[in-house]
Amino acid sequence: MDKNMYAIEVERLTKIYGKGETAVTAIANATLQVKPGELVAILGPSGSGKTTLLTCIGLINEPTNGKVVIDGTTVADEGWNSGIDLKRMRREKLGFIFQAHNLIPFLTAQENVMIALEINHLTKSEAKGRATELLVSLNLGHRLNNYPSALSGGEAQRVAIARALANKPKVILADEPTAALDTENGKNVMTLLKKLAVENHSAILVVTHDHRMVEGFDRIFQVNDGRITGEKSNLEVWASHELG
Ligand SMILES: Nc1ncnc2c1ncn2[C@@H]1O[C@H](COP(=O)(O)OP(=O)(O)OP(=O)(O)O)[C@@H](O)[C@H]1O
Repeated sequence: MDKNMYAIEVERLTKIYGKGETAVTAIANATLQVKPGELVAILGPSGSGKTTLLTCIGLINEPTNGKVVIDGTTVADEGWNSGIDLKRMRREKLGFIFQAHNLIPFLTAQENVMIALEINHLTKSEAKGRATELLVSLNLGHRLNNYPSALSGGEAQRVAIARALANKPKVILADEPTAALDTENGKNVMTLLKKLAVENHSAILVVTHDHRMVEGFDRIFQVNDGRITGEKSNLEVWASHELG
C-alpha cells in the first residue's frame, strides 16, 4: 500500500493521563485513517475522549502508546518520534479550528489571518493579499478591519476558519466548530469545510456532538468510553438520534 495514501493514520493509539490509582485511560487502542479530501467526524458523548484523540493527532498531546502518521511522516510511535520537529510539523502541515473566541482580541479579522501567514515567513504585503483573498472568499470582505468583539458568532468562526486554512494545510482539525452556532451558520461552516476538503485536497477531522450536522460528513467514527466503537454512515447516526 502507498504509504502516502492517507493524510492521517492512527494505529492502536492509547492515551493515559496520570499514573497509578488516579490514572485515566482517555483513549484506548484507537485506529483510524483519513484520506486527503475526506471530511470525517468523531462523534461521542462528553468525556468519551474525542478531544484527547484530536490533540494527540494535532501533536499537542503526547500519546502514551501507539502510532500517529501525518502525511506519510511518523510523528509518534510509542511516544513522540524524537527525530521530528513537532512545532514545524504543526505549523506547516496542520490547521486548527477551535471555538471562535480563540481569535486574538486586539487584532482585526484581517490581522488575525495575516499572523498565521507571517509565522510561516510570508512578507507582510504577501500575507495581507492572501488574508484578504481568503476572507473575501468567505464573504467577509466587509469585515476585514473589524475586531473580533464586533463580529457575529458565525463571522468570527469564519475568520477562525480562514486563519486555520491560510497555509493550505494537509490536515485540518476542528473541535466543535458548530456547537456555538445556530443551525444555519453551522450548516454554512459545514458547507465550507466540505468545499475545502474537495478543493484543497485536505483531510478534515471534526470532533462534535452536534447531531444536527451529521449529514455533511463523508464518514463518522463513534467514540464511547475511550474506544472507537464503530464507523457509521450519517444516516445511521441520524436515525439512532432522531428515532431513538
Ligand atoms: N489533562 C487531563 N488530565 C487528566 N484527565 C484528563 C485530562 N484531559 C482529559 N481528561 C479525562 O480524559 C477523559 C476524556 O476527556 P476528553 O476531554 O478527551 O473527552 P471529550 O469526549 O472531548 O469530552 P467533551 O465532549 O466533554 O469535551 C475524561 O475522563 C477526562 O476527564
